Amino acid sequence: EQRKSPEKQWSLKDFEIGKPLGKGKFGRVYVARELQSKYIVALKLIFKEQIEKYKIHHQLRREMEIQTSLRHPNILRLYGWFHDDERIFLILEYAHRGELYRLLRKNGHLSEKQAATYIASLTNALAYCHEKHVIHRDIKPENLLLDHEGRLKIADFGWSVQSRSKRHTMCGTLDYLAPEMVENKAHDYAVDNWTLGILCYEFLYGAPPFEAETQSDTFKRIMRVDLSFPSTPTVSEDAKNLILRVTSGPGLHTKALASEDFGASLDNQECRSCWYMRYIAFLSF
Ligand SMILES: CC(=O)NC[C@@H]1CCN(c2c(Cl)cnc3[nH]c(-c4cn(C)nc4C)nc23)C1
Repeated sequence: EQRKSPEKQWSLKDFEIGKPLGKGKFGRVYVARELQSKYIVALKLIFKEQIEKYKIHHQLRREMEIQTSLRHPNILRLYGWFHDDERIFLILEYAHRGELYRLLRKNGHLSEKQAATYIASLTNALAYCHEKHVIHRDIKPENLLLDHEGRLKIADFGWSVQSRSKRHTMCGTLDYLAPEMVENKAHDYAVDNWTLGILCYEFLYGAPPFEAETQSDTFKRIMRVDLSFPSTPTVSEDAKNLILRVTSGPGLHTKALASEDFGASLDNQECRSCWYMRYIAFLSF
């Protein structure tokens, strides 16, 4: 795309707004075309009154700083932003094939090859985030989009906008949270690793492993890591192994890993976690 000089002041008149893509508590997302370059983007609007009401200035600023600074093929780009009297506009990369969630619901579950491809992309993106000391903490299928080539894009760093494809189970779900998150303990990079295991399970079986009627049952199942594999669809031992290794308690895992060869040379948590992620990526092929 045409590279805008960073001091370019964008405004609504630079864009032609298309159909709405999603809406949520804080605002809406539209397809838009930048008039000069004809470049298609996703324009996310957040109402200033909502920011006041929910007191989320700092979170919004942090999310924008993070997403602007991250450059990775599997992370949705935030190209820039602008505001008018009542709204803030985020100029985001447009993912042409929409939400991975819809593909998953349409097909029921993914093939191992497809699941491995997405898990490897996710792992590389998260390892990149961890190297930049960013923990996403909110990886779930509705935050995963697909570009025109079907390549996975992690969207929405902490800024949930419900898309038009209404999801009934996901909003506020515990399903993807690691034990220390559901216990609201201090957590580190390992929580994103845990989520990879949950997503791998969901890609292969079509539903997350700890799904339950009530949130408190899900909470209990997560804390007990009460994970079992249905007999169908048929899933390889390697894939089950990967899921078990990644969800057998993050802390425990990182220690177990540290005893292995490439753990020994690493001294701090971030590095070990990055290697761990690449290790997962290697395993998931
Ligand atoms: C993570 C997140 O915020 N997801 C929901 C928001 C609504 C659409 N958002 C998009 C964002 Cl932020 C970027 N690209 C998108 N592409 C789509 C989309 C494309 N199709 C064919 N259908 C859809 C839907 N949506 C987006 C984000």
